[in-house]
Amino acid sequence: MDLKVNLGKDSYKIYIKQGLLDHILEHIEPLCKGKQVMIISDDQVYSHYGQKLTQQLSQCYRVGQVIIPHGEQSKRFDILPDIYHQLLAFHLTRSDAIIALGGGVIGDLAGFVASTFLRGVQFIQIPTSLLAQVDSSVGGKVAVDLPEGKNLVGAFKHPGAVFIDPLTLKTLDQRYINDGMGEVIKYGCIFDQSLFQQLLSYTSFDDLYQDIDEIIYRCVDLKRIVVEKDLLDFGDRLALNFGHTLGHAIEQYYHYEKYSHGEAISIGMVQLSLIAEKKGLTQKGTANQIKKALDLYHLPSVAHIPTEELKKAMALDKKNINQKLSFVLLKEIGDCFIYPSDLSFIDESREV
Ligand SMILES: NC(=O)c1ccc[n+]([C@@H]2O[C@H](COP(=O)([O-])OP(=O)(O)OC[C@H]3O[C@@H](n4cnc5c(N)ncnc54)[C@H](O)[C@@H]3O)[C@@H](O)[C@H]2O)c1
Ligand SMILES: O=C(O)C(=O)C[C@@H](O)[C@H](O)[C@H](O)COP(=O)(O)O
Ligand SMILES: [Zn+2]
Repeated sequence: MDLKVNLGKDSYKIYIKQGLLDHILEHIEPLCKGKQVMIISDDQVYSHYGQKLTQQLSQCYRVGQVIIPHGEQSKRFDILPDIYHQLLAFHLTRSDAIIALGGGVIGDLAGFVASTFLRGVQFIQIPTSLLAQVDSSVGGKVAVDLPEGKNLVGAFKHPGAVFIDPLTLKTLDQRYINDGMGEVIKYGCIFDQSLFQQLLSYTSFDDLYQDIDEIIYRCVDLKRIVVEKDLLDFGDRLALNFGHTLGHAIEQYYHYEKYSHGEAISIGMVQLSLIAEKKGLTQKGTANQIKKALDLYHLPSVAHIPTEELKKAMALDKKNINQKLSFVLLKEIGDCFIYPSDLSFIDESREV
């Protein structure tokens, strides 16, 4: 199953196929014409798939590896100099390529490195977590976190291609399957009521796994459509941020240690919908429907943090346009809209 993101000269293909990682060289070789490639990965992912990728690439390229500790703490601004030093020591040039092998942390970090090192080198995404396969590897947003907030330093860097092998999900911890389902549920909430209903029907991971290729395809296709319409995130694309205004602030509040991204936005989607229901902006019962879906995937829907505590981080949200935040709200499941407001919007609740 292939898709193409149509962005003029920045267009790229997304390949989705079980077992793709076993013969990936034949796809990479026509794209990367340089002599060297640098794989950026984390210790956990590299231990599963690093050798397989390195062995294949070594048939055509001089191959290097930058391996960082796994986890969101590695997606931080001050890790960058060490990575740049490793690229320089390897003598990576502008005609070479960086390959991200990992989850969303690696994709965002390696993509930011690829967009800045030598003012930009070619970049390939091989997403290995569910979250990265359904969301983060597509769309070109790359970033690192600051102590003050998520993704505050970033760029748009389009990959040359995205290679999704759903077989890699077999080694992914259940917590991160659930984490990825947070973003899948988001897609159902904002754009696709039938996807949302479908997600309520699975009784186990094996059951879900039967349909995983189709679910990944559906999410990525929904993302492709809004990204093609509004690449730079000032209009339709903002919808993809449903739950993120609160979610990112919750991640930051706990110094990126307590909640994973998918968990934090799950709380954000429910709590924001509760507030919007109270204001008559969202159909009553919607937050409860979202909570039911999240419960099935063991995702949280409340954090018990005073809303006052989250305001500082929320004020730094990138959806701030002309001093108003663009809150993403649902009319009902499957139908979203942008609601510009200042932070007093969340005063409706004392805690989230
Ligand atoms: N750029 C975007 O559009 C976008 C979209 C959504 C999320 N994000 C970002 O993505 C990040 C979260 O991504 P994530 O949830 O993938 O986190 P992650 O990259 O930390 O991966 C989660 C964990 O799973 C492990 N892992 C990944 N693939 C594996 C596999 N196949 N087998 C075994 N272990 C594996 C990793 O080592 C890590 O411990 C956040 O920083 C978030 O802000 C970005
Ligand atoms: O691609 C987008 O646009 C998204 O909003 C997807 C989100 O799931 C993702 O978490 C993104 O990184 C958030 O973007 P940000 O602009 O709020 O940092
Ligand atoms: Zn997200």
